[in-house]
Amino acid sequence: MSADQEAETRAAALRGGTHVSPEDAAIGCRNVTKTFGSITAVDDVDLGVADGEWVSIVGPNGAGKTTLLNILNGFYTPDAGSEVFLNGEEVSGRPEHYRARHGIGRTFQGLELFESEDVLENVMTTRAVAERPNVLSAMLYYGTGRKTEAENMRFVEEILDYLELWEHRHTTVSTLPLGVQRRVDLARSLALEPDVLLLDEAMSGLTFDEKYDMIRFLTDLHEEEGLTLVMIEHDLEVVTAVSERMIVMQKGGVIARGPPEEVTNDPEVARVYTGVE
Ligand SMILES: Nc1ncnc2c1ncn2[C@@H]1O[C@H](COP(=O)(O)OP(=O)(O)OP(=O)(O)O)[C@@H](O)[C@H]1O
Repeated sequence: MSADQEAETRAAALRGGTHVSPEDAAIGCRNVTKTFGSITAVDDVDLGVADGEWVSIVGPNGAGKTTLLNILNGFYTPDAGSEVFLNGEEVSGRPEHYRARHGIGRTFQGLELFESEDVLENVMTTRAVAERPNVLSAMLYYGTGRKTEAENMRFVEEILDYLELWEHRHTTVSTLPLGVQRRVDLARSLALEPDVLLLDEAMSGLTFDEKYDMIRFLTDLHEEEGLTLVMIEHDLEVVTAVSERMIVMQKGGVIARGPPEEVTNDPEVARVYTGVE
């Protein structure tokens, strides 16, 4: 095969389908489309993330990355004909709290924390959702001192220790630096003992040291706990360093997928990024 033919074969592979079928994936979707009025935010996307994999989703602003995560975790209902799978189960018709209790954890770009509460209360409230499927009843439940509260407390304390948040446990969240707040968000996502973590720009706005810490915690969770990670991230250096596979979105669709070194060297991907970031 000539060098040109080899390059063509490689380029075609990057534009192929999922490497695991969505039905067999830890998290996956098939033919997912989401329209908001006249805007097609996600356009016929297939995704398959294998158990224990670390996958990054990249793409310019407005490419549909966050919308796709919101569909995977059940926050948005996609258009008819779209299918979402979690550990082999079709969960398209299942609500967000069902998916949260069956293995999906999620962090938020905009940090949806209870800012006037302390770190421990924030994580305990999420933990209580395991028994009570909505946030309000979970908050009430947390206050009633039932038997399971001691067990939940022990579990939450372990998470805080793991993420080096122990010293901040009684600190009001709004007074903490962004890097620590993002770690509290991560702690909350771990409170329901997920198999799959969806991370929406978990390193956005962080200093170099804070980013380094976040990468260290995510790497430990991935390698030691075997968590499957799906991460939206703009920093291509971080993406290439940590993820096993990478997906590039543009205008709602997937334009390339594969190992990060191959995807980032692809001329079509380079073109999408030129002048965008
Ligand atoms: N709730 C909504 N209502 C209407 N339009 C929306 C909504 N959410 C997203 N969109 C639109 O869908 C498109 C995709 O947005 P989305 O936030 O998913 O992109 P993104 O790739 O995550 O961008 P960014 O990197 O800026 O976060 C955009 O045109 C956006 O304006």
